[in-house]
Amino acid sequence: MDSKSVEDMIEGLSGFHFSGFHMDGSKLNNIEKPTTTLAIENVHKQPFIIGVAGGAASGKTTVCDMIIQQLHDQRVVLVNQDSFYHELTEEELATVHEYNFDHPDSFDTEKLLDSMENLRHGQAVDIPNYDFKSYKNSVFPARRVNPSDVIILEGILIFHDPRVRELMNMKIFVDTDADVRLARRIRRDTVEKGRDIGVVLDQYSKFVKSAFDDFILPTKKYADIIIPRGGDNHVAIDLIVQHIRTKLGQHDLCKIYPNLYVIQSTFQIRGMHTLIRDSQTTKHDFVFYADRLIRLVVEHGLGHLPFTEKQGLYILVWISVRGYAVYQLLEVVRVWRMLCEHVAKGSRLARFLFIGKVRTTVSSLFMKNYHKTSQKGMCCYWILFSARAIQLSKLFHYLQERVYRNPTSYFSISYPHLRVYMWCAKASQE
Ligand SMILES: Nc1ncnc2c1ncn2[C@@H]1O[C@H](COP(=O)(O)OP(=O)(O)O)[C@@H](O)[C@H]1O
Ligand SMILES: Nc1ccn([C@@H]2O[C@H](COP(=O)(O)O)[C@@H](O)[C@H]2O)c(=O)n1
Repeated sequence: MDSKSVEDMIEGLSGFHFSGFHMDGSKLNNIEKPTTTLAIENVHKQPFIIGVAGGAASGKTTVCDMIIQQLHDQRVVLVNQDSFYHELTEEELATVHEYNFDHPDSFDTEKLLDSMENLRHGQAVDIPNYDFKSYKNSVFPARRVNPSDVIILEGILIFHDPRVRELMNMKIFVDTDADVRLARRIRRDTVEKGRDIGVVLDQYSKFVKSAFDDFILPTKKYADIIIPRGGDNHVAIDLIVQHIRTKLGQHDLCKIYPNLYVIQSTFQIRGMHTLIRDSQTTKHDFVFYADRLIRLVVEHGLGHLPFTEKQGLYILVWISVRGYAVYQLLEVVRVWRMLCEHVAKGSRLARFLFIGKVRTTVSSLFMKNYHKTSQKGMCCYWILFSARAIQLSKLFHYLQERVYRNPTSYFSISYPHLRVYMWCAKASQE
């Protein structure tokens, strides 16, 4: 086995190589302009928003803390729905034991939406610090929350308003037995909030129990994940964190390109990824598993092709070279090529682009060569790269703007772990 890393090899290359068929450069001017005009520099990273709902004292905060702890290498912020309780009027304060803190109207949802909108657009917000003792949100200074990679929205009724739900990329419901919730609530409200046990029980029977049945439990159906036993459920939390990590890896591109298809990561796919990246894997096994993975991608992609006889298709295959030995990479390229030739049914194929540092070479690369791209038949680009996600998103955008002139018809799919992206696009129509 050749032990030299492909990355080393590519880093050593000056520029790129390509082979394949060429397009008449004079046709370039006829190509239509993209309808999407995000400037590369303005590609804004959208946060991944997670909603965590469940009854009072079900363990929502505990679950959020555990997720945040495990995502220590990401910028994560927690926003509590409690922070958006309405200020009580003097009248309401005078009869506070008659006030229903578990009703959806007790929250200032407009303010919460405003804050989320700002955070989503990269602006810091000041979130009030609610004081459970004085029932006011102006006693303590507000907390400055900066835009982050992940925002966790937590609260009993956080799934109640559809506008808030729509913000969420992932919804979790913490499902804990009513008796456990009540026991925890009694301890918390008497010890931490200094309340009388009689008052706590009265509030529970007057408002909390019925509000759970009427408003909170009905939102459970919106959850993507239901966690029984809250913070005791380490398996569920591990799986959630793993999923968030996977999503974060793809997140930039998915958010920027709504027609980006990501193949769902299954145990089988992850297993195959692990095997083909293991230096101990034999050549025979490598070929076998690489072939299976690539077939999956190609077959998945074919299901999305907007292909008609008169249109050309481009398939762009990104192969992250990190960690591959040369023979492995050549094998991947061989299998991809074979499969694409097979599916393209005789179309002319193959353009190989080797990019060492995407950021520095991409513009000159495409400026120099996109005019050579065919407008008919199928063209297959192979880009072997070592780039971070943000660079990738810029490159995708660049391609959309400068190479694929019809953004409504392109699509791409990716493997979460291997970072193989396939991008197909209608060629410009003539
Ligand atoms: N798994 C658990 N075991 C024991 N106590 C817990 C557990 N999860 C939470 N608690 C306690 O229950 C109370 C409520 O938990 P918390 O996570 O704040 O719930 P929520 O945010 O849903 O109100 C807290 O005092 C917390 O320490
Ligand atoms: N002044 C207040 C405000 C709210 N509550 C109760 O808090 C519960 C929600 O908070 P969790 O952290 O448990 O989700 C809710 O059941 C309200 O009744 C309160 O007691 N006093």
